[in-house]
Amino acid sequence: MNNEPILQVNSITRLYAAGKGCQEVSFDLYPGEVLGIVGESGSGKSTLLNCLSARLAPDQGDIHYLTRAAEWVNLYGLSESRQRQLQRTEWGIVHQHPRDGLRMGVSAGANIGERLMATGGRHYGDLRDTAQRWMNDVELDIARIDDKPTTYSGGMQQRLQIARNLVTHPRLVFMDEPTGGLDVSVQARLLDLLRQLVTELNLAVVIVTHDLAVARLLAQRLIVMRHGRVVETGLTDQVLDDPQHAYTQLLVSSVLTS
Ligand SMILES: Nc1ncnc2c1ncn2[C@@H]1O[C@H](COP(=O)(O)OP(=O)(O)OP(=O)(O)O)[C@@H](O)[C@H]1O
Repeated sequence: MNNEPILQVNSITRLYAAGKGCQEVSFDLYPGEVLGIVGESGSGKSTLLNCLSARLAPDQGDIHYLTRAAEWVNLYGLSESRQRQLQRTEWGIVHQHPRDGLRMGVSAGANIGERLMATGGRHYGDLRDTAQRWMNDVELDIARIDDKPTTYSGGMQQRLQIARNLVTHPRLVFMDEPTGGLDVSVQARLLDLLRQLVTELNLAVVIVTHDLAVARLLAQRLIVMRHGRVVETGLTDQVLDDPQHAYTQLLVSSVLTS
């Protein structure tokens, strides 16, 4: 792992009401590291993720990001257009529901090619070749490149959303319950694929999940949230095998007994 972080999060707070949102969250994320944010429903995971990915301005605190050009930027000191540019080029955002991350009205190939165009790709043949390669990588049938995502199954849509995000070789990927709405067998294959891609591309990832099995499989480090606050943080195996905080113990034991 690299010595310099890619993301520095300092005391981020965004509250909708007392205990609702996220409060005073701080951590560093390193290149190639997968950080899991876990906690029960309503603990503030998505609020935090939205703040990290420049989609929701925090009330307090700041976030610094190291760009591809090796320049530290203060995320909420940037213009909205620069934030959007980072989202389109240097980052990926994988939503729980593929329809939130795909353009359902255009073909699968266009969904992938469009992201490449945002980073300067222009040649139609190249865009199509790359789209095909990525469909292949995420195990989608390239014969369906001209079909719209509406004709795909939920698992296929999620694979397409992943291809759309990764085609630009992002440095940092935010994932919100990426296997959430899928059947267990589809989930398992998708998790395998994600694990493989994260390693191959040396991605830094922040992944929100309420599923500790998903966290165990993908994340090296965990942040456990409750009522908007971080109650425990540490290496995934340590946190899940030897939880220190009573809430984490409950979270882990409720999985074991369910
Ligand atoms: N736009 C909003 N307006 C008011 N309250 C909100 C808003 N968004 C979230 N909240 C509240 O903030 C709290 C944290 O929500 P958040 O979605 O971040 O939790 P979560 O841990 O991601 O939950 P889930 O796993 O169910 O998505 C919840 O009590 C939620 O009802």
